[in-house]
Amino acid sequence: MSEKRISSTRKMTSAVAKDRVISRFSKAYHAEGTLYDQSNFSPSVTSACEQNRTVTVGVKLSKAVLVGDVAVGKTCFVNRFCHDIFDRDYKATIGVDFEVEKFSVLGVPFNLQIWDTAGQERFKCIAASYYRGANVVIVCFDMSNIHSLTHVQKWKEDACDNAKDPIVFLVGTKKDLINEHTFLDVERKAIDMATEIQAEFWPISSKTGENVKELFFRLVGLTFDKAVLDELDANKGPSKQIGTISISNKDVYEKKEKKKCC
Ligand SMILES: Nc1nc2c(ncn2[C@@H]2O[C@H](COP(=O)(O)OP(=O)(O)OP(=O)(O)O)[C@@H](O)[C@H]2O)c(=O)[nH]1
Repeated sequence: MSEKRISSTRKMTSAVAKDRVISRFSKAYHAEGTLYDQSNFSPSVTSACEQNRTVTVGVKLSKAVLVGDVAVGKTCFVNRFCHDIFDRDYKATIGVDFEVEKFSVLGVPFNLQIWDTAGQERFKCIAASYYRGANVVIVCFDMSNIHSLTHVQKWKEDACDNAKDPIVFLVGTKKDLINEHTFLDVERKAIDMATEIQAEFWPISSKTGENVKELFFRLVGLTFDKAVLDELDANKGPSKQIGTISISNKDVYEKKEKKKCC
């Protein structure tokens, strides 16, 4: 087993890529396997963003944390979405790995921090220190190893302890490795588990890319919607500026390189 490199040479580009523009998001994968019944932006959010387009708009930021057993496929999931690559060789994450993806959501700049934590027990303390303030918790299990599903409750509890009322996803990885019959069985168990831990279930394959983009777009849509609603509520009116960092409609948010800590 080799270990993932501690730093990456990947640079963030300043412009938002065309395929990172979100004006609507998909519904949940399965109506039973979710507690978020929303399938589009709230009208008040759409209208607030519409108004903001002509005035000063700030960058919004959300933090997503991935947790789950060792080798369930967390890094491959992030790499498929962020770089559209898949690596067959296992390289253990050391501590935590970090990505920033830039979006334009309803015309508002939005950055998603993605914290990919190590599943190995020896890194648990380090990884856990990065759970703080998470807006989204993504608990992963391996659909070709049902044993990993039995640990998701503990992962969710640990991650949510220090998070901020997060949106929780339960992600079943490696869908390409199981046949249809096994999939239906695992799907049923995962939906029950999602109900129990109050999460939204998605089956994915990082190898084929199945559901990866749809899931991330929904995640961004839901967390953006929630953040703007919270902000509108705090500002008590839709006429206030949207954004946690005030800048003059300029994409000057600090670019971050992928980092690893150990
Ligand atoms: N066939 C298949 N293999 C996968 C998939 N996702 C991950 N893998 C493989 O599973 C192994 C572990 O993947 P990682 O993404 O490194 O797992 P991880 O959860 O990040 O592991 P830790 O960093 O140790 O916690 C690698 O050999 C991957 O190639 C998938 O969707 N399909």
